[in-house]
Amino acid sequence: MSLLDIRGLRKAYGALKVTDDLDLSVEEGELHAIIGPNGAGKSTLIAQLSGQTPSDAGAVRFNGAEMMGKPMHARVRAGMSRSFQITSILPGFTALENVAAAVQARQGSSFRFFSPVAGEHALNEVALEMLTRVGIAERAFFRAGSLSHGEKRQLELAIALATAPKLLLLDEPLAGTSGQEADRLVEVMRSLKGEITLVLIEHDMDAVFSLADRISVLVYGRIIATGTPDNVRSDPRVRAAYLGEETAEEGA
Ligand SMILES: Nc1ncnc2c1ncn2[C@@H]1O[C@H](COP(=O)(O)OP(=O)(O)OP(=O)(O)O)[C@@H](O)[C@H]1O
Repeated sequence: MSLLDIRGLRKAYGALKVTDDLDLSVEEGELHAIIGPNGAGKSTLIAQLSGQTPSDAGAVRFNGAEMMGKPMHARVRAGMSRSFQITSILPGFTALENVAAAVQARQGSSFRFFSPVAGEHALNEVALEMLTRVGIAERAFFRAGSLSHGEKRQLELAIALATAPKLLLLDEPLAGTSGQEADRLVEVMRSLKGEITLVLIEHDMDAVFSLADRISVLVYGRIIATGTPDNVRSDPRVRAAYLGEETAEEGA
């Protein structure tokens, strides 16, 4: 059984069918990238999966449970987290405090057995571990607002990890990052592979093709192909609909 199984998912804005009878399966432990032209419906799909945008129809089975109609917090509690394109950082608080707040939101009641000081210490320890995972432990005591754009993205990732997700939905994590920052984020994503199931929407094709176990191609609200990076690169439907020019240039 797939960790995430989407059947017949739909969302329309007036006459515009943004996701249109969309089927997709994501296997446990894989990094599954979703690519497609601008306006294909990628961000809408992520918003539907996270519960931010209500769906018109379809079924979303996650870890054996139906998620359709469930609010965002219920999906997060079930192990489905979303990061990026959502401003979740409190700029006046330190990086550590930002992550500690997310850890507490998840485990709140388990810390009530500690004294206030010991509880805070335990929380900070877990939060520091998350910051270490994403490579910004040395920024723990910096105000989040003072971090670089790339570091903020790493912090957002640490906040998402603090909810202990089984599945992490990443919506354009590399958008607006510079070369070195992007490289660092790619390595963080690579380090999460196998441990957390990842659904990645990203325009940076080098990153997608180097990271993904499987890629699905979304065009006009439908998945037209799913396969390994090599399969997808050579799929004539994908070349025609989307990658045509890029792959033709590569071959030239
Ligand atoms: N709230 C909304 N109301 C009306 N139309 C919307 C809304 N949200 C998205 N759309 C439209 O749905 C279509 C798909 O948008 P979406 O942002 O999901 O595409 P995308 O594949 O993520 O695009 P991009 O790669 O440019 O980010 C677009 O035509 C967009 O204008």
